[in-house]
This record gives sequence, structure tokens and C-alpha cells, in this order.
Amino acid sequence: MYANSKKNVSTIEESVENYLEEVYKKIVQRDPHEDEFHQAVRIIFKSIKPALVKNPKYIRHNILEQIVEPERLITFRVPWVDDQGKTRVNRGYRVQFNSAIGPYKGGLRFHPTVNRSIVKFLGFQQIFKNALTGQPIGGGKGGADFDPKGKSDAEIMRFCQSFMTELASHIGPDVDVPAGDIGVGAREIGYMFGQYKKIRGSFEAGVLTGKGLNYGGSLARKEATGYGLIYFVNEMLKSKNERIQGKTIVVSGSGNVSIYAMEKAAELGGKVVACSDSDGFIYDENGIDVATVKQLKEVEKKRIHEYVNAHPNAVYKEDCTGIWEIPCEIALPCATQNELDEDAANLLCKNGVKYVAEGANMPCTPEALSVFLKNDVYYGPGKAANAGGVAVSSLEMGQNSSRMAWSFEEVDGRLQEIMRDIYHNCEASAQEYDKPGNLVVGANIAGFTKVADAMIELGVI
Ligand SMILES: NC(=O)C1=CN([C@@H]2O[C@H](COP(=O)(O)OP(=O)(O)OC[C@H]3O[C@@H](n4cnc5c(N)ncnc54)[C@H](O)[C@@H]3O)[C@@H](O)[C@H]2O)C=CC1
Ligand SMILES: O=C(O)CCC(=O)C(=O)O
Repeated sequence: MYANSKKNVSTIEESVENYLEEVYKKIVQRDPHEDEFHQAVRIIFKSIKPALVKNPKYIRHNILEQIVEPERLITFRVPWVDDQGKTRVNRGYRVQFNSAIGPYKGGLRFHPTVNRSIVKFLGFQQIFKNALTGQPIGGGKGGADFDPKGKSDAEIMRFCQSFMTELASHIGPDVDVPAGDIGVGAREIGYMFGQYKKIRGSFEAGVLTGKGLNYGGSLARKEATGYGLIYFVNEMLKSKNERIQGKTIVVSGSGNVSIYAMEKAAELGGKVVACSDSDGFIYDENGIDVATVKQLKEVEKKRIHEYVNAHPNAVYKEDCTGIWEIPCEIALPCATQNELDEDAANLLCKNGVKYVAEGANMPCTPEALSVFLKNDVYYGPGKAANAGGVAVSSLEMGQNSSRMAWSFEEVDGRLQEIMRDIYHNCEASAQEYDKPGNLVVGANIAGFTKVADAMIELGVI
């Protein structure tokens, strides 16, 4: 009897394994050059195996082959005129990945590295992240291979207007609601919203989030991803009877996510000693002065090395990955994908890191992730840990449709509650599938089962 049931289990596991392999092979064959997308799919497939073993309905309904194929992927020309009068052309993208639980939702990235693989990996992850927030939002993402670095304000405006001229016919408050990501902040959202309003001839506040406060934005959206990350880390620490207070913290990047993660960590008594940009990193043993970073990055749009002019005691090194050599108890990669590799993970472990949580999307390579799990580092995956931004975007949509504006405290209070719930949901799901403490498995299964169940209920569409 025992031998039989053991054999059954291993047969089921084998058929799940074969199914995952078969679907994965198909996506690689179909789009062989999409490395980042393949990586994001591998991470999900590895985690959700126990959920497929327990619930064969997902295989019966062939959910995986459906979920890895975007519902729609739009590619378009973005022509614009630079300050010298020369016509330039970029490529724009919007991937509308999955709308089973709500309208497509996810940011726009303006960066020279943007291509189909990047928007597909981001859009795919967004499906599960958005499900974890408990809000009714599907997964989408987009952007352009446009480099905002060194462009004048007028050039940025013309680019945003041209981008929106095409995008406008594909989005709407109940269809697809873009927001910001790398290279897209309140300024760009403002120009895109202005153009959308002009094209439509109506004020549809809920079509974009991350808007300015003067025309329908939400208080605390700017802070939400970074603050949310720290609320999530706080829950991780609490579960081990520890606190952020007094901990040494390293945060990569110095953009939207990074700045507000540093601000909240410092407010809770943590000591953030380093941050970076794509040129290099700064180390300040007295603790990073976040006001200086804000002034440099948000106002003056300067490089991070300028920090040492205001703080001569700080050190600047021209090597952004060198930031992971700094000993810390908490490491928060908040810059970009695959910024933290196996060597960096080994160094962090050797230097005593105890907690790693992803502010960026997929910042740790799969090899780095294995190193952390092997070394019992408590690890918060981005789908859960950085979900605060999109969660507050959804609260912005709610405020827009009810024509209300909540106070900062109201939004921040809801954000704290959402991040607590996400943490406990991931934790419980990891327990349920016999992987206690593995928040990667917990997050992926909790996000996947919610969307997959909805897809089954909606039928084959
Ligand atoms: N803005 C948001 O609400 C959310 C953003 N994210 C993710 O967080 C990450 C950062 O996004 P944002 O802060 O919004 O972008 P941002 O454009 O405001 O800042 C990005 C920062 O990263 C730096 N950077 C880029 N490449 C780097 C590298 N290789 N090493 C070190 N620094 C580097 C840039 O210099 C800049 O300081 C991205 O992965 C994004 O997808 C995730 C959830 C929400
Ligand atoms: O607020 C949003 O809709 C987008 C946030 C985002 O792009 C992300 O979570 O990666």
C-alpha cells in the first residue's frame, strides 16, 4: 500500500516535470532570443511544481501554456524631433499579459536596453505580483528603447507625446493602466497624461497612475515601492524576533525605489551605509544622508559621485557592482535586473548578510538566489517585496473612480496593511507546500494559484 502510493506520487511528479519541460521548450523554440523572459519563466516553473502536483486541474486546463503567452504584445514606432531639429525614431512596446483578475496594470520603462524580452519578463512577473496585492489588477508592462539621459525637458515632452499618440488607442481606465518604471517618473507621466487627455477629449484620471497631485495623483504613490519594501522587510525581521533598528543596510540604485527605501529604513533606526547608480557607488560610514541623494537625483538630475562634495567623509567608487563587497546585515537590490550575481551573493554571505529583499524586479540571478537559500539567508522576492508601488497605484485608481483624495496617512496605513498581508500570505503558502521560510515558493504559488483559478473560471478565451 505504502509502496503503491509512493509510486503514484512519483508518477504524478514525473508527469508534472514533463509538462513543465514541454511548455518551457516551446517558449524557447518560439522566441529563442528572449533570455530574461526565459529566466522569469524558469523561476516560476521551479516554484510552482508542488501546486501542480496537488492540483492536476492546472495541467488538465493547460494553464501554463496559456499563461506564458501574452494576450497581446503591441510594438510601435515612436518618431520625435530633437532640439537640433533632427527626426529620431525609437521603438515602443506594451505587453498586455494577463487580464484574468483585472485590467492590465504595470509600469513603462524608458531605457536603451528595453526590448521584447525585457518587457515580457517584466509583464510576466507583474501578473503574479499584482495578484499578491489582493487588488483587482491584471499584468502588463511596456516602455521604449529611449534613453532619457542627457535629453532636455522639451525633448522628453516631445518623446512622451509621440509615445502616447500611439499608446492611447490601446489603454483606458478599465482596459490597461500604465504607470512609471525606470526612467519614467511624475514628469513623464504628466506629459503622457496631457497627450492622452488631448487625444480623447475627456479627463479620464484612472488611465495612468503615478500622476502629479494637481491632476489626480495619490499621496504616498511616490514613496510606496520603497516604503512598502521596508514594511515587508520589517515583517521578515519580526518573524525572527529582530528589528530594523541598529542594522547595517546596503541599498543599490538611487532612483525612486532606492530613495524611499533608504528614507523609511533610516526612519525606523536602520543605518544605510551605501547606495549607487549605474556609474558607481558611495559609502558613507555615518549613514547616507537621504536629503542629499534626493536633491541630487530628484531635483538636479546629477550622478551619485557628486554626493562626496557635500559629504567629504564619504567614499565614491566607480564600479556599481562593488557595492556588494560592503559588509551588511540587510541587502536591498533596488536598481535593475541581474545586478547581483553568484560572486556578489557569496561575498555578501561571507560578510554576514542575514536578509536580502528585492526592491528591483529580478535583481538577483538564479545562481545568486541559490547561494542565499543554501546559506539560510532570509530572502524576500521582488514579486512580494516590491509590490507596494503597484498596490498604491491600484488605490490611486480607486480614488480616481470615486473622485476622492485620501490623506497620506490613510494611503500609507493601507500600504502597511497590504504589505503585512502579502508577507503572511507568502509565508502561509510556503508552509502549506512544505517549504517553510521559502518566500520564493510561497509568493510564486500564492500569485499563480489565484490567477490560474480565475482563468479556469473564465473559460478558454
Ligand atoms: N518605480 C516603481 O514603483 C517600481 C519599480 N520597480 C523596479 O525597481 C527598479 C528601480 O526602479 P525605479 O527606482 O523606479 O527607477 P529609477 O529610474 O527611478 O531609478 C533607477 C536607479 O537605478 C540606477 N541603476 C541602473 N542600473 C544600475 C546598475 N546596473 N547598478 C546600479 N544602479 C543602477 C540608476 O542610476 C537609478 O539611480 C527597477 O527594477 C523597477 O522595475 C519595482 C516595483 C515598482
Ligand atoms: O504602479 C504600477 O502600475 C507599476 C509598478 C511597476 O511597474 C512594478 O511593480 O514593477
